[in-house]
Amino acid sequence: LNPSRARLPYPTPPPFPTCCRPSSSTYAARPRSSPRCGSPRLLAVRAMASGNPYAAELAAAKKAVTLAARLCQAVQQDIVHSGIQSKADKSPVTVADYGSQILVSLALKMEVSPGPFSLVAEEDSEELRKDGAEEILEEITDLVNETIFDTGSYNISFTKEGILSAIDDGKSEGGPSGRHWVLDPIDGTKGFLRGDQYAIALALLDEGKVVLGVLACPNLPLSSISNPNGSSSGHQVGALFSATIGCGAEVESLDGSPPQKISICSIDNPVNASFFESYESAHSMHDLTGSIAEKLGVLAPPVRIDSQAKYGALARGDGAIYLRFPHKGYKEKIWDHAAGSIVVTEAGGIVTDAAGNDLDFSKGRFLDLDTGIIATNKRLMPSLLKAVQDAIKEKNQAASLL
Ligand SMILES: Nc1ncnc2c1ncn2[C@@H]1O[C@H](COP(=O)(O)O)[C@@H](O)[C@H]1OP(=O)(O)O
Ligand SMILES: [Mg+2]
Ligand SMILES: [Mg+2]
Ligand SMILES: [Mg+2]
Repeated sequence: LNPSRARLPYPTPPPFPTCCRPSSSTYAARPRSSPRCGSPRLLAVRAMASGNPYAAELAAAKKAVTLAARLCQAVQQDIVHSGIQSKADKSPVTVADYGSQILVSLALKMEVSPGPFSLVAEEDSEELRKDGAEEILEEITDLVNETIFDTGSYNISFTKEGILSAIDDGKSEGGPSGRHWVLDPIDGTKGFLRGDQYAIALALLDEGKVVLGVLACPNLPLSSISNPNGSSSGHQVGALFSATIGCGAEVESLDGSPPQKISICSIDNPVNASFFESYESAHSMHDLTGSIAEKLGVLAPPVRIDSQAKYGALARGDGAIYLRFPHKGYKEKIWDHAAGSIVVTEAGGIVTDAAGNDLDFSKGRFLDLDTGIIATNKRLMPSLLKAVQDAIKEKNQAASLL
């Protein structure tokens, strides 16, 4: 981080002993400003008025990812100086992944009515509790406190112990009963480090089903990326996608323009289709996706972008298909697809595994699926599924000959 960010430019309020929960008198203080959603009581009233049973949770989720996006944007600007930890699986994790997770957890706890709180999130505090991690822990603490202060979100400050404990709020196992928030604090960390696309992806599971999802994509243009010259919203960057079950999907700017309904493209001829896939060939088999596209008759080259921004772009019709085929042995996590998949399905699309089965988010932290995830509109899905199955069979036959 930029050294100027390492020290707080304001007097630090008294630390709270364990986690983010301050003493009861301070906790009673409401957010100083609440640009998106207002108090939980107001949210509940709005929820009843809108007929959306999850309206309060949706507003809280939008506020949470918008706050986290502010932190991520600040860190991405300073990225060359920021700390990068390597996790046990060798994937990168930055101060922003941790900071984002803490802010989302904080905002949800502050905005959603009291009751059981369960969060299934990607990061945990294990690496930060090791010897040698003191400096990065201090950086995260400063970064989180500074973002809370700068945005005027809450009258709260974290201690280092509070930071560790807040990260571990995300250790829930999820499952088929009750409500669970599902969070990827930075989806597409490699894109984030490159200065490219990433998303803060947050969903809510209720009785094992995804009922709500929000995707903050700070680097995604607000208008279509398939037609960069013909946009009405100019060059505005930063898109917030959202969807609630049965209520459709929307996009709005990250700085608060009114939401607009979105829908998936209606293309039925694959010749006119384009497809999204991972930028990283280590995340998805580009040879297999190329063969699927060829069998289907897609002419356009793949559009490679990082993160669940692909689901958002697909949902608003920037492209027609999303293909994801991780290498053998990779286990998909629920936080990599929960928010994105509801944005696509509520925009009128379908998301399945390679065998055509719906994704099942009720099995804990992982998805138990037949290799590969595909998404498209209802018209293209039957021919896409056939192309997928033919391409997989061909790849397996070729492998068995080796
Ligand atoms: N080896 C891997 N194979 C597939 N996906 C991976 C792998 N390592 C990390 N990921 C996750 O894939 C997603 C990014 O996919 P894409 O390449 O399509 O952007 C991210 O969720 C990323 O995790 P993370 O959230 O840590 O960035
Ligand atoms: Mg990661
Ligand atoms: Mg991810
Ligand atoms: Mg992540």
